[in-house]
Amino acid sequence: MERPGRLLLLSELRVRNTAYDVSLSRSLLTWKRRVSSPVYHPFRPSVCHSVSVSEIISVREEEEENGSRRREDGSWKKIKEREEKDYRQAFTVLYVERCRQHRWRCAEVTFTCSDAALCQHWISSIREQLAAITSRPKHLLVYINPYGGKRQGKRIYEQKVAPLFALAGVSTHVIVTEFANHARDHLKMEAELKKFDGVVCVGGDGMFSEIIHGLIWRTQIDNSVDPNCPDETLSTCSLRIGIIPAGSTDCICFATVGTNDPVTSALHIIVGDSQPMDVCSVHHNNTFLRYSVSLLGYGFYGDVLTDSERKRWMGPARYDLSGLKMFLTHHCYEGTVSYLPARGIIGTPRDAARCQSGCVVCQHNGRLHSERAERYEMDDTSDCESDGEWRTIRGKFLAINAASMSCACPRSPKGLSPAAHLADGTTDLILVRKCSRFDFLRHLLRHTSKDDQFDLTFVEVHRVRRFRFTPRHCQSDSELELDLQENGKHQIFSQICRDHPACGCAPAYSSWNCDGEILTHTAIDVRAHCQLIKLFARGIEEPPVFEDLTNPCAI
Ligand SMILES: CCCCCCCCCCCCC/C=C/[C@@H](O)[C@H](COP(=O)(O)O)NC(=O)CCCCCCCCCCCCCCC
Ligand SMILES: Nc1ncnc2c1ncn2[C@@H]1O[C@H](COP(=O)(O)OP(=O)(O)O)[C@@H](O)[C@H]1O
Ligand SMILES: [Ca+2]
Repeated sequence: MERPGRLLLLSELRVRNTAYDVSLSRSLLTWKRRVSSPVYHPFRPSVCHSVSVSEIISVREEEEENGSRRREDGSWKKIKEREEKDYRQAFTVLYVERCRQHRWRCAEVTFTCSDAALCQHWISSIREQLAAITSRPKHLLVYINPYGGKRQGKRIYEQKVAPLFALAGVSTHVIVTEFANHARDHLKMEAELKKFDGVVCVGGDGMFSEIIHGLIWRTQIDNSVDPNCPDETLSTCSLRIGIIPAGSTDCICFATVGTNDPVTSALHIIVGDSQPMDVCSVHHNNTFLRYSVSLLGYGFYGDVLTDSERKRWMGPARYDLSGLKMFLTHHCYEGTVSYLPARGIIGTPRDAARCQSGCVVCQHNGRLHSERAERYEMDDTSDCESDGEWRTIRGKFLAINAASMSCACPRSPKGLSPAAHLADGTTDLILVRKCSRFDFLRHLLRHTSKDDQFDLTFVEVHRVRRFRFTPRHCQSDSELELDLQENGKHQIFSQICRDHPACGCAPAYSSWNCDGEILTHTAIDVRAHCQLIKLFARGIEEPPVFEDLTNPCAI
């Protein structure tokens, strides 16, 4: 918490008929109980509270009528005789309160004052401070997918989110989608983006994917950037995106906020948080296919998604059933992965440290990335690939995954790549080679425990800027010839496997799961674009462990 700084106001006000010294600075609102007895009383509630001005949602003047004051729920409360004499004027401050597991709630405190002018002065001073926060959105464009997750999107928005936006004075234009890609196409072609300070997506990862496709595409066209060229430096999107979770996996919300809770997300939007995020572009033969921010998975996760689409009626449980089915099917896939390792950055996929709010790894690598981009622009003889060498791996894999962020979600609270960063310009390429069902289960189970899912002989992980994948059936004759020369024996075995599926690695074709959407091509070229979009989030906050010494109440 920030230091209080110069005080703008200091008055004696009352909270529930007890006298408090209340102060307001540019950064803090503090109320401290006036000490009548210096003796410590263990059963008395806390005597000093302080709230960061940046976390005040709004201030409300309390109405008074016939000796009664309106309560939050609209009912009227009789003002006590004692109170009535001097302390009839009141205002309520609504602010963010942190609860367990990264949840935020809207708390409130009502201050009563002895004179109307003082009360008005307090209200206008707090409102002035709030108005000075330029990062808060005033007008939002909201898209609701009524069919995401358990089909509760509309209800969640109307009951939990809209009332908070109204309290905070945020105006909205709400569109309930009528068909798949409605939101994407509206953003691409119709939406008057200049009118808004941000876009809100009510739904799951698939719906979020629609939003970023619309926004990124529109931004490139407006800036004359060709989205089909994989080597182009993409223009960053200026509008921030808020996610109100109402989907099946909701991993983008979970990994950027720390929880899947609509109220918490709404409050992060209201206070105007900003979290940059990497986006991977996916191309096939110089043709744009899709963008990805969470998981790009071929093999296991591709098959789980393909199978689960037929079970959409089951809701989020479809993934568990398809997961079990695909685990038992145990298909492996042959192909070639080549990648460009990320050089000069801080951090590796095996780090114990996690990407958190104000992450220094993201800040450092983000700076490095923009400095490099500037150098490349000045010297157009070099290209983005000249600072690293491509490495190639051929083999049989159960899964090939690229996680641009941790992909933490309720199913796996640490995610597919626990040390991945939201905004470092890289993606973690995870290769799970052919292994027994038992070993694959050990790997999967480690996503749900403290054990390291990469600490297994058949799993490797690389932090990369770019990678390509070609399934064996798409390899050219010369590549296949090279394979044969490199590993003749292996090829003979693979032929045997193909002829005898019972050996447990029947070759099959999988598809790519790209943030929950199935890609139409299997041979792909993927490139990470550093901090291309921004979310109304702040990354995961470290839970407070001990007393905050900078809190003025603690001094
Ligand atoms: C045995 C327990 C194993 C647990 C393994 C959990 C790993 C979970 C990693 C999840 C990464 C999620 C990445 C996000 C993907 C989403 O973009 C995307 C779309 O989300 P949306 O529907 O909200 O729009 N979601 C997905 O693709 C869903 C992936 C879910 C995979 C679940 C896999 C469950 C595996 C169960 C195996 C059971 C084996 C049991 C053997 C006795
Ligand atoms: N009105 C609609 N009707 C049908 N499908 C829609 C509609 N709006 C969005 N979609 C699509 O629904 C899919 C799933 O949405 P999502 O919100 O991610 O839910 P879930 O997490 O359950 O998959 C996405 O592919 C999205 O494009
Ligand atoms: Ca990243």
